[in-house]
Amino acid sequence: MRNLFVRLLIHCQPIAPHDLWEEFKEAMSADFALNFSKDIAIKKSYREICRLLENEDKDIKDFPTMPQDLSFDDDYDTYDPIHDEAIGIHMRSTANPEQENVIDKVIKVACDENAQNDEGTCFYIDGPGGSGKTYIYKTLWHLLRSLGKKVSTMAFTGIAAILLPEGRTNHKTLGLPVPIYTDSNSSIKPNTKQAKNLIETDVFIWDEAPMAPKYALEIMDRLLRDLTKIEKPFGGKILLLGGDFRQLLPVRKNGTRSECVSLSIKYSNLWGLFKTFKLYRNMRADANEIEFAKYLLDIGEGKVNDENDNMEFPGEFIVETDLAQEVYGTLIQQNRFDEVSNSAILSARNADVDELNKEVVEMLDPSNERVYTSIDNAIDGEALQELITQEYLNSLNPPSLPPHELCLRKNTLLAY
Ligand SMILES: Nc1ncnc2c1ncn2[C@@H]1O[C@H](COP(=O)(O)OP(=O)(O)OP(=O)(O)O)[C@@H](O)[C@H]1O
Repeated sequence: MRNLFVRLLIHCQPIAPHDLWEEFKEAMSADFALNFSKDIAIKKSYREICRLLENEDKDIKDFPTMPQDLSFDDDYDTYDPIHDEAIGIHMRSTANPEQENVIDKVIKVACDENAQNDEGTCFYIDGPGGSGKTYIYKTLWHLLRSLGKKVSTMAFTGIAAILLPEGRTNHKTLGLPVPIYTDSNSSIKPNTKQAKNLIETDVFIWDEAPMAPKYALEIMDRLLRDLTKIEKPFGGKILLLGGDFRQLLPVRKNGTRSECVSLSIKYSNLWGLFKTFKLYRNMRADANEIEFAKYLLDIGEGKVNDENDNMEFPGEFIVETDLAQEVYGTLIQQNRFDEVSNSAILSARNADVDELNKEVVEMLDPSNERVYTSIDNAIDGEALQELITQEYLNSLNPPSLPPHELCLRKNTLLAY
């Protein structure tokens, strides 16, 4: 909802955005309200909206009727150490032994400078999908904050960053340029608010690190050394990277396989500083899915490929009939709507997602169908309106926005 509100602010010029905020601020804070009091949840939600605006080079000051009270800013760092401690301790108590080991090591190093000499300050969690990396980041985030440490969580893509508590992109946190080259530098200047934040941060947590080109890591090292004036790796800050090299590596347009591989953080001179922790258990898999989890891991490690790099799926993985029918048909026919959200179809292409969504909605009762259409027009002058036709705008399907024509029937599941 906050994303939608920000889109409305930026693109729809609402006459009274403050009224919208007042009316929907509780709904927009519902996620924070799970962990914080109503007042703090609303303030955090407001701060988050300011951050989303900043990500798009806008400022809340561009919307003068919205509350401009600076105490909202001061409250950004409002945290409740007792609450953090309770969550952190609970999560730590249910961590598996490998997770416990990482959590304890990072806490020890963050709280004891002598331990930094023994253990170093750079760590990498190597774990396949579902092995509980994010669980570790969240536990550490709560525990470290309860100990008065400042933690910054980040990831190379926005989608990965939103899974982390107060996660931001590496670009935002470190002022990385786009694209990044070997001689690129951060845009963060000394004596700015961003620089101060970095200097004050004790622990950086960086998820999906294998996706980032090694230059990002190198820029971070140079930046933190410059800002802290401490000639130690990353200015002496604790850095916890995590990810899975079996998943996405950095992408270089038209790059050869070896060019892409050599962009990996593993090929950075800094990689030798990182102490690796391995996670093995798939915490996402149910007891009856252990075999499947193992099979997925074997695929990731290339063990299932034949000599030509092809692989054959076991027959039980293949749906020969209609996929949407296979997954949702029986549930919908038997009116088991509360079970529908337990299943999902993943697809690599948005166009296929739209097709599949359409097909599933068409299985539902058509008698109460509603179609919602967007109203699109170019805002910058008449000349532009002629060039950019409404039909063209209607055909665009940008991420984070519903399609131009949204068709809903009763019991349609919506995820935003
Ligand atoms: N120790 C634990 N106790 C209870 N649940 C856990 C534990 N560790 C992980 N989980 C749960 O297992 C699931 C997968 O964990 P998590 O998302 O942390 O894995 P991940 O390694 O970050 O996965 P991915 O690489 O796909 O992002 C989550 O639902 C998480 O809450």
